[in-house]
Amino acid sequence: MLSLTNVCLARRLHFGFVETASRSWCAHRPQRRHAATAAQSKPTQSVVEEAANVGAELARTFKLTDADHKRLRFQRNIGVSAHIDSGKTTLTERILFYTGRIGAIHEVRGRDNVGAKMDSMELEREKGITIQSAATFCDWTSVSPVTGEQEKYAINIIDTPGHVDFTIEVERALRVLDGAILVLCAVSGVQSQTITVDRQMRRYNVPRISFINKMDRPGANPWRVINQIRTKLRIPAAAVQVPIGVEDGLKGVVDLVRWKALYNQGEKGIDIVESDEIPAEVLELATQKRAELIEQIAEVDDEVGELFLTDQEVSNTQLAAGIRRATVSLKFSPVFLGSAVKNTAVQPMLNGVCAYLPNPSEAQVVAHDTSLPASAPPVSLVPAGAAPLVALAFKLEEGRFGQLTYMRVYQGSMKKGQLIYHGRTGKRIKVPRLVRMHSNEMEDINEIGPGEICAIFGVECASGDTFTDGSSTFSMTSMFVPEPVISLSIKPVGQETPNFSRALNRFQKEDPTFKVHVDQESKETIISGMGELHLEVYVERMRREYNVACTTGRPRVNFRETITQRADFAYTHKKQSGGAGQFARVAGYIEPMEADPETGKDTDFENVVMGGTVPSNYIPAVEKGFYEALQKGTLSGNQVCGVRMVLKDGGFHAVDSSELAFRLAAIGAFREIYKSTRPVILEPIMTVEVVAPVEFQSAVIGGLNQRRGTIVDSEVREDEFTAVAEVALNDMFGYSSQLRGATQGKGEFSMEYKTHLPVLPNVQIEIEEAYRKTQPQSKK
Ligand SMILES: Nc1nc2c(ncn2[C@@H]2O[C@H](COP(=O)(O)OP(=O)(O)OP(=O)(O)O)[C@@H](O)[C@H]2O)c(=O)[nH]1
Repeated sequence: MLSLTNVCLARRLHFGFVETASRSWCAHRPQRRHAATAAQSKPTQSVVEEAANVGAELARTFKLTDADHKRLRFQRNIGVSAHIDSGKTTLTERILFYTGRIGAIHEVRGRDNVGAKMDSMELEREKGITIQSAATFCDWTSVSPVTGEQEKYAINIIDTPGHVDFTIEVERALRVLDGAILVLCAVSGVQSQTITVDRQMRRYNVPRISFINKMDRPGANPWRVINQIRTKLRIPAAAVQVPIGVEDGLKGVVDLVRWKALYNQGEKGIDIVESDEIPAEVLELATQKRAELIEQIAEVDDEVGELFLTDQEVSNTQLAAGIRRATVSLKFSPVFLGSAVKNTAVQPMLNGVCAYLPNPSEAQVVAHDTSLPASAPPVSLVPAGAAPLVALAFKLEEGRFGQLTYMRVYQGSMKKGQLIYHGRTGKRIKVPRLVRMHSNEMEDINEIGPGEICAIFGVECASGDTFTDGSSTFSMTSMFVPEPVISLSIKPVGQETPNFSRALNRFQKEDPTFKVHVDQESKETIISGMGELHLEVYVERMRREYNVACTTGRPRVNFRETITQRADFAYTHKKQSGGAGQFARVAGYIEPMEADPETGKDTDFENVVMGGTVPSNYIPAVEKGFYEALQKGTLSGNQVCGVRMVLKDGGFHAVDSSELAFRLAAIGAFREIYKSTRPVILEPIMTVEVVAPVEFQSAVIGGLNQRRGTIVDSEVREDEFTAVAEVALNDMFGYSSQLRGATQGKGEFSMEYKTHLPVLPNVQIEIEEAYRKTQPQSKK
């Protein structure tokens, strides 16, 4: 597991800007795509220096003005992430209500049938789950724990789905956020999906505060949850509040930093009443927990550490400043408590967002200069309003008024009517309409500055694309996109209409974890995604939004293939009889490759040809052939992963060589030596977490064992237990009805992709045989 203190300098985004002769940020041209080469990890000294110069010049030219500082200081971009059903949407609904964004609170699956504001999709409201992350903007006047003054903040909140099938939405949100609220249930504590979102937050270095929700539930135990945060998530954490009253009697919290008792009063707890008097029944606990908080901060913050070691009093303002420094530098997570549904202690948590989470200028954002070799280290961007515009399209949505593109501006400003450039294609676009999103409603604005999030209309792009003002070009990489694990065939009922492919195209553009292809053998359209629910939601959206009812085949697991050892190749592709000839020779090796922990990329092509034995204009064709060969492994016809091809040598013919010949040579070389790499078939392994009443424990464990699951963790609480197991996805079909039967409908489970592992040898033989039978030569 990554250490939180090991904060890598490179922050979440990688851009690049094209260097012009004078570095005047003025040449507009499409981005140069870096070839994926292994050389990326080995920059030369001069490349390192060049990148450093670019960064230094950018910082020198565009200094933050007082106006920049003022705006950034009171800006927060935060996400709300958690395990499914922890209360993220309920919490966000309160935040919107208290910040005056909505006039009334509607519950998720509430009796009024309105549904929560952030669950704007009809399906979300019906199912009571969040499918798409929604962005919303609100203002909040917070009391600073450092100065005691009131300060007005502008906050962008992204409510993200908890269900693992929609994990890409969480990735997308974290990539553009500066801080997050990690919501935990006071009874269930750290759950499997909490660990997943924690991993995602680490991947993008997002500081977080924790909110232990559901403090009103019987069995709520925040201290056990804090312990789990420390041990299971390995983040130094301590409460910054203690609860006043327990379970049903929860009345408010003691703010351990400002040393005040806080109570919610008025309708829906709208007013926060502060008192200097700490109730007698919690005074001892509060004193002890404040001491614990200071001790924890002293371990991760030098200034508080110094006071602590020299036995000096740590003042409230020193403590607040220490918590802020430790949180922003990812060394600590302050823990807030409350109950969203009972409208208790949500506002103090919101004050914590303003007090302890970073503003956009504190998040280090880096860029790759694409005019330098791909190995060049990234360069820090400057969040100055006057700097050249850099904006990232992080989410697309087909709205009532056409395509809506969510953007985060990192540098410079964007105005309505301004011309912006699409980094990848170089296309020029006029910003027709600029809006701030409030779930599915919007507010027109004329300009947005660095650190802000907005949405624009009428822009053709894919999610992850970069936009500039034309004075520089940028390229973004490395959003972690997991490979789909499950597929099913889909067919419209009756005649196929253009809406069928229109819908599939749009869904693919919006969601990189949703893929569509036509199976060459069966000619069926196959959709692939992250789970049954993920695909079910798209099938349902086809019907509702595109009026295309579909039938689907049985869900199938996405197997993959990989190699286990290196093999050398030397292959000649030759066709010289009749017509134009073809000649290409390639030599080198293929070897196993581990996935990049940041991007998930696990295939690579490296060119180390010396002396032009393969002319440079044919290298991209060899690379293309290699990636084409990976599409279909010869064992089972599934995608091959975890492979690097290194091209060392080759040969060409002045007349007969062509791109086609080199592409076919790469495919031929790969197929010829594939068997000597001892390839294996991999299957997706899932982490399955089951929560059920204790009396069903043995039935649940028995059921998981029956499915060849390995129990990796279990915990028994007062009346319920949690079991965590690793089970092959192929063995999980029909589990929900089995669990329902075994627990009288009282058990719940969540499942998320963990890894791909080799199938058992006998299963491999079966899959290989079945595949061989479908191949043309074996049919003869
Ligand atoms: N007892 C109690 N229940 C709560 C609290 N907050 C939320 N809930 C309930 O927990 C359930 C899930 O709440 P949601 O807000 O939909 O949770 P979520 O995390 O947004 O769910 P997904 O988006 O589907 O992951 C709902 O039935 C809520 O009413 C709380 O503070 N106390």
